[in-house]
Amino acid sequence: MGNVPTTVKHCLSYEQLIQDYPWLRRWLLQEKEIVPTGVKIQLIDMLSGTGLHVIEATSFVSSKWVPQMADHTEVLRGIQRAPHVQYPVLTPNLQGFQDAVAAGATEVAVFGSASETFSKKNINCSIDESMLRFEEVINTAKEQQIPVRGYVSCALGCPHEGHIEPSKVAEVAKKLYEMGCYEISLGDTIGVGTPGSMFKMLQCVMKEVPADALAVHCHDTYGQALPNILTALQMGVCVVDSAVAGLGGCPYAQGSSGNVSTEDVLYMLHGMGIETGVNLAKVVEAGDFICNALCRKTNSKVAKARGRTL
Ligand SMILES: CC(C)(COP(=O)([O-])OP(=O)([O-])OC[C@H]1O[C@@H](n2cnc3c(N)ncnc32)[C@H](O)[C@@H]1OP(=O)([O-])[O-])[C@@H](O)C(=O)NCCC(=O)NCCSC(=O)C[C@@](C)(O)CC(=O)[O-]
Repeated sequence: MGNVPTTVKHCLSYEQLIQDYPWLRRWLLQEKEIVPTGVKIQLIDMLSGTGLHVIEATSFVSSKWVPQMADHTEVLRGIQRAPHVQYPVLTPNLQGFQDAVAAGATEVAVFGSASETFSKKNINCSIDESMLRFEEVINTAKEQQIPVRGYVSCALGCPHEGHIEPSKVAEVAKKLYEMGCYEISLGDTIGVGTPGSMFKMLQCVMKEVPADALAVHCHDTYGQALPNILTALQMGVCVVDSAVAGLGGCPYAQGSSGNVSTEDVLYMLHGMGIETGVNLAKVVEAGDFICNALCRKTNSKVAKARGRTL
């Protein structure tokens, strides 16, 4: 693994990292109580004012499968869209895509898996069937000039199948990329990855998909998210998904904790001398807001360590 790049060019790519990484949606999915629509909207509006550039706002999925996302249209229509901020949404199929566009979505994301079992549990179809559904979404999106991001879940392990071969992750990532996803986010859905497995998986995926089209999506179940992200940075990946206050997680990945917290990723990058243009204190403030609203404790160590200089 090379040294962490520090030249202006790489720093720019890190800024790209900062601009693209705060994926907000996920902290909602695992909340048992239905979070009021107004709270969701207020949080997104708070994050829109922090200097961040991408906030994944909601999911256009079946409300029977994920009741928490039933207010997707109200959320997307209710937020104050800030200039220079993207608000992508999840769409597992053409129905979701059409509903999302009707609600005003300007970017969508499809979400597949490198695990057959997880694919069935999460989106009720095989990996091959999901590719057919995603192809429909991507082709329709292309006609409407709507960018599509792709996720590969279970990239470092599956809650049902355990180890997942990096070659399988690479195969799914390649298919999504060749179909037209502009970026492929590789999800350590259950947070079991380590810098060693992250290195091996990225080495394999990068044979099929260029590093500048990759993102990493690290849950922090085993406390490995930040070292895994650092490993990815060292290998040229410049986009990282995270969640404010480290809340969230996939409801179909039992036992997985939330994503790495946006606050902790920011703190690490600032410590690496990377100018992000993001106001960490404002992100902490947004995390405080949502944790109070959910009566939850933050998972962010930075937020917990408050009182020292940020
Ligand atoms: C994908 C389906 C819908 C398939 O579910 P299905 O049952 O196979 O779909 P279906 O076509 O048989 O339709 C069943 C019902 O759902 C409706 N339906 C069909 N499509 C939609 C839609 N898009 N939006 C709203 N409703 C929809 C459809 O109209 C029908 O309604 P009914 O006739 O029963 O009243 C279901 O499995 C589903 O909604 N799954 C979503 C699960 C989910 O959101 N998981 C968490 C996402 S986060 C994640 O995956 C991990 C990630 C990305 O964060 C990264 C990581 O950590 O790895």
